[in-house]
Amino acid sequence: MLKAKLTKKLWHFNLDIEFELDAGILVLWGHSGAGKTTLLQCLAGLCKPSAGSILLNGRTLYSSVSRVNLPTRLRKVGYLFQDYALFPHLTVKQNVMYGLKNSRNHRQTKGPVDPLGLLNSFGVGHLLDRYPGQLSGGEQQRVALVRALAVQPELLLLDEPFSALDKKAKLKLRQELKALHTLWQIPFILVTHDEEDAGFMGDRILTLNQGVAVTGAMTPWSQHSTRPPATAIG
Ligand SMILES: Nc1ncnc2c1ncn2[C@@H]1O[C@H](COP(=O)(O)OP(=O)(O)OP(=O)(O)O)[C@@H](O)[C@H]1O
Repeated sequence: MLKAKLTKKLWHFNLDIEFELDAGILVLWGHSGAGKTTLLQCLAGLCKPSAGSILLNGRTLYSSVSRVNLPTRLRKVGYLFQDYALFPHLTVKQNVMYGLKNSRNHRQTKGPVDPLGLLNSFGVGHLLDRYPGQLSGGEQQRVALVRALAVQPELLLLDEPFSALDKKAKLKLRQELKALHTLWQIPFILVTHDEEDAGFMGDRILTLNQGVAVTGAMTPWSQHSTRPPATAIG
């Protein structure tokens, strides 16, 4: 369970949001500049909110009152970026192991996650010694996903993960992420501008408009009378 209540003040922009999320897939929707990436970055510890609190399964990741601000590597939050964000000078294996080395989780537990097994199950186990520049976009995104999963995240953030992929690679990754969600049962937050991706992936939707959640409560996707309005697409 994720509980977030936070504000983030930037130059001409204020994010002000409160929401709870169980183990479903939440689609984060809104115009370009609405604050979607800012919200994900606050959850992941890549930027610090101005005030508020973030709790993940009862652990405080951030609290302005008790002055807690866990670094990213201790948060157990996986982040999949639009542009993969792999280290170009490291091999596939080194990219995945880099995330693990930085994770406290790796030192503390011997969990069921085997990164090499994960690479195999996502069809990229044979690419261990290749560099990101020697991989297709779909392969790079799979490696980035394995890197995010290797630390056994309790929350997975997906920031437009399909937008750099061709249609075939996107459909395959979409299916795999759905299957992964069923298996792992952790909350996912998906940022997308694509109605079809949102409809396929999402259980619930949260629409941001200029930093504020305009829908109020989150609504199961199936209960939406209409698809998100075209004007909401950035
Ligand atoms: N470092 C920063 N300093 C000041 N303003 C920023 C900074 N980063 C983002 N912003 C502003 O915050 C607002 C929200 O940006 P954000 O990237 O979160 O939007 P978004 O909804 O993810 O947009 P997109 O769909 O285009 O990726 C924008 O107005 C942006 O210009």
